Amino acid sequence: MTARIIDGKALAQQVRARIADDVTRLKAEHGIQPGLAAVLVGEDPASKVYVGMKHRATEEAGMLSRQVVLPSDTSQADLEGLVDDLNADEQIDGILVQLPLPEHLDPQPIQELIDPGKDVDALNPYTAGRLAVGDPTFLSCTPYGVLELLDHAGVETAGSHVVIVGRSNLVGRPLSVMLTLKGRDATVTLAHSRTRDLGAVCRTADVVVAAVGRIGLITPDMVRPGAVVIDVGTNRGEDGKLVGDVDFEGLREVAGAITPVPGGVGPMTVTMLLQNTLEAARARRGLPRR
Ligand SMILES: Nc1nc(=O)c2c([nH]1)NC[C@@H]1CN(c3ccc(C(=O)N[C@@H](CCC(=O)O)C(=O)O)cc3)C=[N+]21
Repeated sequence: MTARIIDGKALAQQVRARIADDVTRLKAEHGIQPGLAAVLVGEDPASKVYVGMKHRATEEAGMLSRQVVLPSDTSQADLEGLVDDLNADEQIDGILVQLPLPEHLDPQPIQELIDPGKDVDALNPYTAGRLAVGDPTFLSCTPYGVLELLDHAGVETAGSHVVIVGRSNLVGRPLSVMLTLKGRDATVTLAHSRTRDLGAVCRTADVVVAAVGRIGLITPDMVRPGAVVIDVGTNRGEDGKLVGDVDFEGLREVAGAITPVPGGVGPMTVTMLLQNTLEAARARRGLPRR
């Protein structure tokens, strides 16, 4: 078996072109330009790259992009003050505080402070709760991108068994909820570092999603031949290259379809951030979300 490669870069281009069209129409018909504020605290090089990519993509979609870069010794009160200002700023529809924050800052109160109407990163507990009760506002960008990739690849999740490895608030946990909603109808196993015999659990899956952040976590013996493998990992190898959580070369011979890293989930994460910002701009003005 040679796996079909699910091309996230191509899908991202397609979806971003549609978003740019929607933005053009929103401007022409309603005089609205959606605006995204991305907040970066400190000098983490990977975070700088990500925020830079988000900035470029936002501008390319015709949206307003505001980048706020704060020194690494910024206080909790100053960061919360900035979020207050962005909440009140009429030009800003979406607010994203890039993670991880420096050690001395607590992300939880900051995420709770973000206006739920502008919570395009979907990390406010209100937003997470709305998803959990089956009435989502914003979907977290990475899991939202995974859903789009599965749809694009023609993977039917209804009735199938999806094993998600990794229980983070950013990816694993919200994805597990999304896949069990009506309409998705998957049976989900949320595996994590304390899961006994991860290989045996993964082998029961129709779809394996790896979202841990460990190189080589998913090996060919852990995947049933023909299963779909989604690699959410973004790790830096010793050579500085971006690598996922999945043994891609090994799994190519086993999986039915697989996402590469780079060029898989990553480009869709940024794309769904744009989608959420567009939805926020519409919803904040009482327009139907799409
Ligand atoms: N508040 C917050 N929200 C996030 O959504 C968030 C975050 N913090 N912190 C870090 C993670 C990571 N993340 C990625 C986004 C795009 C790519 C991406 O586009 N990757 C490209 C290549 C990038 C490269 O070459 O370095 C690809 O996979 O093809 C990857 C990873 C968002 N995150």
